[in-house]
Amino acid sequence: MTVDNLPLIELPIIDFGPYLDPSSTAEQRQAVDHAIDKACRHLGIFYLVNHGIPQELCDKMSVIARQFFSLPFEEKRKHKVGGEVRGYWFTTNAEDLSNIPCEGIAFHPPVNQCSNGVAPDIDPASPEARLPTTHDALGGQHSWPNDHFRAHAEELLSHIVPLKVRLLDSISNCLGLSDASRKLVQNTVPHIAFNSYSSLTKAQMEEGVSNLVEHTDPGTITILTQDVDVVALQVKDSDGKWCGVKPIPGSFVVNVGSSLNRFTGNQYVDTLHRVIHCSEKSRISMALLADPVFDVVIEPLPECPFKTDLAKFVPKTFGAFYLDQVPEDH
Ligand SMILES: O=C(O)CCC(=O)C(=O)O
Ligand SMILES: [Fe+2]
Repeated sequence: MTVDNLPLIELPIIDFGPYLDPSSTAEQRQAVDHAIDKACRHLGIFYLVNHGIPQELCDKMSVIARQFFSLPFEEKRKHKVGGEVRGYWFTTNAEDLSNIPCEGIAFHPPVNQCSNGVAPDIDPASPEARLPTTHDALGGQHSWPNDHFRAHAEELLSHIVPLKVRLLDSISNCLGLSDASRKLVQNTVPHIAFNSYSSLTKAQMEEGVSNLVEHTDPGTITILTQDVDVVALQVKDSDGKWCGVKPIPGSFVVNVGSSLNRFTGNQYVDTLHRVIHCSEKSRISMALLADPVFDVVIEPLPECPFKTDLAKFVPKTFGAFYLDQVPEDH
């Protein structure tokens, strides 16, 4: 299917205003929680408006990210940091380095991502050595393109992280979670990722190539902002048909990741999505991914009875789960 005749999906547009307005009532806030819960159970994805993140900050960050991605490949590659899941990356099948279908730069906070905050003793030859656990390899060093980029990304993070906390609180309210379960769901490391997509050629489109192949996000929730002038993100509707997610100016797209799907015993849908971009102008998206810490065991919470066969939920730490989902050559 070409993007020209791609159907568009109608997703719920959830107004988060009552959470920002001190005069809102408990009922108004509960209505927001319920709308989020309903969307998470249906397709696991919704638009969030009135979220309180300054639009100028998102716009500025998008301009700064675009400047970075327009640098020569060799310059960008300087920001590749050791492993595969942080720093600069690009699609490994890119043959023409002047036209990479998808590239990105990602930052994990400079903290250890295990509950005790102490770097585990990892054998460099073990699979776990791929996890970004040691702080000298994390976003605080070497991978920031420049101070300007860093200052804006950190400012954006300082706004989005509280939003993530509020969203996970709303979800926890609806699921009726105990304090212990809430803590587990909230115990996430915010990871900010900037993605850039260039247009696929007609031949690539016909071959069914995607800029970003279909996947679910491994974490709890993802909060995404995308360029407004092009439809490139796609999700499946309830009939399993790929549909475009039309950008709504000023909105975020929020989707459920596989950890939250598991925590909820499959009650919340981890949204399968992909990106197909075919427009002259490169597309930028920015995502805040809320990943559990690596040693948390991802399994259904006591409050969330199984809604599926048990086999799908072999308990695993998030670290093991993450490594299963992220290909070695990502
Ligand atoms: O660029 C997009 O619209 C989606 C990005 C995405 O799926 C991701 O970063 O995991
Ligand atoms: Fe994704």
